Amino acid sequence: MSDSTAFFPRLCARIRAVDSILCIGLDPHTSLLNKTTSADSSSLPTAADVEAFCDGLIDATLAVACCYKPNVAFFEALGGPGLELLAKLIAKIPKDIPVLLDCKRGDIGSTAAAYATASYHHLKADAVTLSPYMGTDSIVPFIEDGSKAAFVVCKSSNPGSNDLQALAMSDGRPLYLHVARLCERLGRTHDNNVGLVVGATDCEALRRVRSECPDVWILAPGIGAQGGDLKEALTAGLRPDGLGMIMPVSRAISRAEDMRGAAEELRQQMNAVRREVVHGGRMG
Ligand SMILES: O=C(O)c1cc(=O)[nH]c(=O)n1[C@@H]1O[C@H](COP(=O)(O)O)[C@@H](O)[C@H]1O
Repeated sequence: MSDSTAFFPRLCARIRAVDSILCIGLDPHTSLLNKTTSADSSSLPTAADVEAFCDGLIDATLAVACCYKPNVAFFEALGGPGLELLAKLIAKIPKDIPVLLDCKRGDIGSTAAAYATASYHHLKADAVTLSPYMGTDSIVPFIEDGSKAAFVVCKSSNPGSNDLQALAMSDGRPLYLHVARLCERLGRTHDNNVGLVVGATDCEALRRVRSECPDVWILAPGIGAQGGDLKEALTAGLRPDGLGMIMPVSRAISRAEDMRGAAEELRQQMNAVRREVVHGGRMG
């Protein structure tokens, strides 16, 4: 797989082009739509309301987005028209900006193959988020095409993540580190196209995953509405080259009066930490 078509080299090219590791979450919450449309809080949004909101968000963030991450839930909530709209929005995003479909799929291989067709063939996403619970054969259909990639949930950002993901295995290490190792190995036997989701709300997990998997790409949600500490999380999870991590932010941008300004400020905050990590030689 050449660097011009493989997912992570393309993501890297975009990060360098806009000097940004900020991933823009496209999560059209109903409460946000009331800000931009005539819908009142009691009525369900229409696909047109959602499209207007997403168009505005994309327009405001185009210059700083290293990628877009639409969460399929908010589109499925609209029924059939929602999926059509999602495909339409993805088609509007310029080709040099990767689209990561947040769908957290996880099912037996043959069913996973159908999900992969839906994500890549119909929606034309470049990458997906997956749940690891059903093991490697539930992941493989999403990474057989080396131009695509999967970010597998390793340590999620929500409080309930400790219920299972932090359980100690027989070697005393938490389950999420085993997930990290499994995914790293899987990536190596494919096109290095497996990344991990590690929440920015758990910096200890970020540190441990980075130390276990020095090269892996990490998607680290949890900044803004979920209260993660941007500086601490990036310091824990970035590679020494200031890459290897992207931070998706949704509500902290989409709720802002000035979405463009909020996104630019986040980009700058992230870059300040990246510069410290690179110049400070945190990891050598
Ligand atoms: O896979 C994800 O992106 C994800 C994983 C995770 O552990 N936590 C998490 O919040 N997310 C998603 O990231 C987004 C976070 O949104 P904000 O909290 O508004 O920035 C939502 O779409 C979540 O579904």
